[in-house]
Amino acid sequence: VDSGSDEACDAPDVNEYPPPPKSCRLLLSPRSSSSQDIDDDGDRTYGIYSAVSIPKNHPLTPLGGDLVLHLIDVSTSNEHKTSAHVENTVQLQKWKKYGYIQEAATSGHGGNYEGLGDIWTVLPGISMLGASRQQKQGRPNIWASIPENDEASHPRHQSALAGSFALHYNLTHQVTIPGGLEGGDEVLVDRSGWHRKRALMLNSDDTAVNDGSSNNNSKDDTTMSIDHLFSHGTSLASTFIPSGSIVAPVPVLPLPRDELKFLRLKEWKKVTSFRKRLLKETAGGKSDGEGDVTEDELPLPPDMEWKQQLLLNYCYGHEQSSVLLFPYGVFVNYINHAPSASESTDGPVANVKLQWSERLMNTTTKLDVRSLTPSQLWEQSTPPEGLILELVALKDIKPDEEILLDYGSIWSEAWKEHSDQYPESILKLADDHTLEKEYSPAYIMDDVVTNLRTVEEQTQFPYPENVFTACFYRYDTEATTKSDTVNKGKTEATPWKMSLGLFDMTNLRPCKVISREPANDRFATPQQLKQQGQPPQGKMLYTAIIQNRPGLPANERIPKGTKHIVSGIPRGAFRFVDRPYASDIHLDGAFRHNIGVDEAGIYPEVWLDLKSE
Ligand SMILES: C[S@@+](CC[C@H](N)C(=O)[O-])C[C@H]1O[C@@H](n2cnc3c(N)ncnc32)[C@H](O)[C@@H]1O
Repeated sequence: VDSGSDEACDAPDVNEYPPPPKSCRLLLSPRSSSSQDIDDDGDRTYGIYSAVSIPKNHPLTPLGGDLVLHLIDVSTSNEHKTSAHVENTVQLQKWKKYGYIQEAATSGHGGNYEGLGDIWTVLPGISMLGASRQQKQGRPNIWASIPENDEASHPRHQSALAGSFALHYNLTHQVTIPGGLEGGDEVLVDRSGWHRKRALMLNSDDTAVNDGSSNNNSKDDTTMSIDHLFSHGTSLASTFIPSGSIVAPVPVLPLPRDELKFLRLKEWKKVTSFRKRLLKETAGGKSDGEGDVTEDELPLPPDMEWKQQLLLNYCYGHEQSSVLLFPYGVFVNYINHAPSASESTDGPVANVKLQWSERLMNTTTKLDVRSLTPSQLWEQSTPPEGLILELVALKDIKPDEEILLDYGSIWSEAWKEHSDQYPESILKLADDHTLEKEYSPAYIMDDVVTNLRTVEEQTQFPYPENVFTACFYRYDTEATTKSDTVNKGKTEATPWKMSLGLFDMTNLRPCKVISREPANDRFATPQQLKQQGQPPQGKMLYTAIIQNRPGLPANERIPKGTKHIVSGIPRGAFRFVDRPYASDIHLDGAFRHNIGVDEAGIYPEVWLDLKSE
């Protein structure tokens, strides 16, 4: 990532792999082997290093943050699902085990209401690339904000693009370490929830929380000399980019195409019973078990089709291969398609191409997984980290010029077919998403509804069906015994309190607003309110029944049968949330297609397992 200076980088020769331009802010570089045991959920061979000093509270990437993708109803246990489905997420589970993806319910980046099953969050860029440092060894030195959420001016009624791109984006990371990062320091991400745990501890009476400034936070094993970084690393983007130079490294994780096929939790239940019935019928009369089919070999019920996770649209793929490659370099997932300059076009043309980064791949002694067949790839015990592509400029790219990649002819045809069919393609919606029904995204409701309606008012003036109200609130079983909580039988009442870390998405719970009161004495003058430190007239406070959200730890769960009422909640602590399966990414007609790299010549022959002879 560039420091923001307009200084032109020297035009390098791609084959000689010159060092990155000195204006670079962040570099991706092989880590020293001594620092590779930091991350106990899987070490990282490569790390992100700061090339400059970045003060505390400053963003790592001043131009913005990365996007956030959610995997919907990922099956991980037999609790509600078939064993076949479990087998189908083996690689994704490996990604999760090694800290490449996180559970939405606990990661604090939202998305946990997108489905009714397990939702996993994919955070490409800094969050996936960086090594993580666990609390016992020190502290992470960055912290991620809550991402922004909108449909990028492509509402479902108007655009063929609706539902085909991430609705959450701009997840930015800020430096949290006292004194800031110095040039050569490694960026250590917070995969263990260190910052969240700390906020919780500060919120309780425990004031003796070590802020990390004096604990075992030695930088020795993670800091590298700037000279070493510039000779071994690759910058994570640039401003003026001369033709032939490396625009950005693109680490990729391989994934079998099948793992992005999914069904909603409810649909899975139907499939399970349908398949069980089929299995009984086909097994009838057989005694030796030979030739028996397993459940996952059986078809879906006739009226059902596989859905594809949105992640597919962000993966590189080849029509003749079951291997998908998910790029997780900083900002690379934002790169849009444009045709190659050779195709006659009036519009913008592709200005970058993909190639393997022999420079970074050669620095590790690890097995080059490009020589493995897809099934050998999936047998690896860890997700292969050392696969790194790079984007190379096909022409001089000026500051502010959009970086564009040719997604290939197969993608272009698929997109043309989809957009030509629009709006029929989008109109082919699930029953609960028909356009006749009113749909208003949650983030718009948050913008336009100043005063929330009570449950009673909603019977007359309901909100659109796609949303519900939620509130940032921390419930602790202990809190119910505290003096400010009125406990009448099974009804508890307590005032709302602001606390450090409260606005973390993990604290967002469904709630029902039961009353609304002016925050102030309506006869007080503005001066009196100012003197008393009260909010201006017109502000409302709410009383609401707080509910549990799925996935809460036992100590945060309101016991069954207990009505937990909270008063004095400001409007700012409420959010409208899209109901499960309501946001655009769930539209049945939304475009799904991997980025085609068929013509880029990067897939080794051994991966082309779907090639017809
Ligand atoms: C890797 S993403 C690109 C980033 C995406 N625009 C975003 O903001 O998240 C690929 C998706 O972007 C959209 N896209 C990119 N280039 C496009 C183009 N030239 N025409 C139409 N859609 C495009 C499609 O939805 C595609 O599935």
